[in-house]
This record gives sequence, C-alpha cells and structure tokens, in this order.
Amino acid sequence: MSKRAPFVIANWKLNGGIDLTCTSVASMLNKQFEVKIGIAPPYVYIGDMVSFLRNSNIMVGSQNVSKFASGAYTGETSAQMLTEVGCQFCLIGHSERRQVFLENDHSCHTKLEKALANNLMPILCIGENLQQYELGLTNDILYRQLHQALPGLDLNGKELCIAYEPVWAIGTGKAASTEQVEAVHSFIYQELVEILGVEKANRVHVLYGGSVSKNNVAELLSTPHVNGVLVGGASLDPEHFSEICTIADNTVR
Ligand SMILES: O=C[C@H](O)COP(=O)(O)O
Repeated sequence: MSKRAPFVIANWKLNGGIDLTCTSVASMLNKQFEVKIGIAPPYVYIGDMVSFLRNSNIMVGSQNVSKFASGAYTGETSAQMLTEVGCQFCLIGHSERRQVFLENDHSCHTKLEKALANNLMPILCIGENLQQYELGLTNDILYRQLHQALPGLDLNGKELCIAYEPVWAIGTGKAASTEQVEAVHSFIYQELVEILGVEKANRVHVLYGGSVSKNNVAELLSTPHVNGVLVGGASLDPEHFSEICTIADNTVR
C-alpha cells in the first residue's frame, strides 16, 4: 500500500476549557499542514472550535456519539446533531468508554452505523488491556472487536478509521514498540481484508494511539500499516501538539 497523508487526531478527553480551545486554535492556525488534523474537545467546546477553525482544514470531532437517533435518552448526543454543529468525525469505543461506561462491541456497531449514516467519519478504537497483553491474547481481543463491530456496515463512499490503542500504553508514557505496532497493525490489516475485502480494507486508515509524543511520532508513522496517530495527553499542550503535527507533516513532504 502506498503511504497516504496521515491523520493526527487529538483527544482531549475530560480536559481543557475555553482557554485551551483558544490557545490550541491559535497555535494550529499559525501553519499550513498537509497531514489531516482533527481535534476532539469535550462536547461543550465543539461549537466554538468549529467556528474558530472555519477557514482552516482542521477537523473538529466528538469523543463519543449516541447509539440512539433521538428520544428520551438523557445526556446523549446524536450523530445528526454532531454533524449539524460541524463535527466531521467521532471516536467510538475508546477503551475508557468500554471500561468506565461499559460500552461493548455491539453498541460500537450501532454507533458506527449512526455515524456513517450521518456523514461523520468514525474512528473505532480497539486494543487489549495489560492482563490480556501479558496472557498473549492481543490478536484474540482485536479479532473479536473487529469482527463484532464491522461486518454489515455500509461503507460505500465513506471514510473509516480504526485506532489501535493498547490500553497499557495509554497515559503511561510507555508507547508500544515499533515492532509490536508493526505486528499488530499488520494483523489488523489482514482482518480488515477478511471482513471488508481488499479494496475497502485499503481505504481504511489505521491509527496508533498510546503515549504518542513528538519523540516517537516520526518512527510510528514510518511503520507499515500505520496511517496516523491518536494523541491524548500531548494534545493538551498546544505547542507539543503543533510539534507533533509538524513532524507528521514532514513525513509526507
Ligand atoms: O485517545 C487517546 C489515547 O487514549 C492516548 O492517550 P495518551 O496519548 O495520553 O496515552
């Protein structure tokens, strides 16, 4: 597969505020990037961020989406609403959603359907936890997560991202080694081919997430089958995130 412009996606989680929204936007608007950058702030800052970034090609996204379209579901936000306020992508099934809010592969499938139907590019997050990793179950977990969430989706003319995030690498400062990432991403690609067929599998962008920083982003992006990165902690420092984007950008120039 030829190398495509990678995605650099920021996930702020439950962090930041209007100050970070303004300083991040200011630092991103300083430069022109060829990489596809996206920022997923908490819901309440999405509208401001969309309006601040309206003259740029930086995407704004959400960290979650409801599996419901509308109705008596307190606290939920639908895919249609997110599209309406200018979101272009949404994270689905982040490990923190799975662990803390008990989301599962079936709810991920429904959320994927809703996102795709409403022109939100889904980023499905998958990955094994430390215990599963130590037991050598990584491929089994990824197999289950992919095979339960993806079959039956209408991907015609749509973009889809998968983010491989080993839970043990999230927020620990210990990213997976490039050898581990290469082996896992190659397995993910093989499963995507099995589920979607070669043509659609080749169009899926597979991102790596887990302690991505300016120190490891170039190496990660040079790894086969890695088409981008999902950045948590480092995206909360606008200067650091901008450096990550610049380094990523240099990999495609
Ligand atoms: O969505 C982002 C990931 O959970 C990675 O977080 P991190 O970069 O802080 O390890």
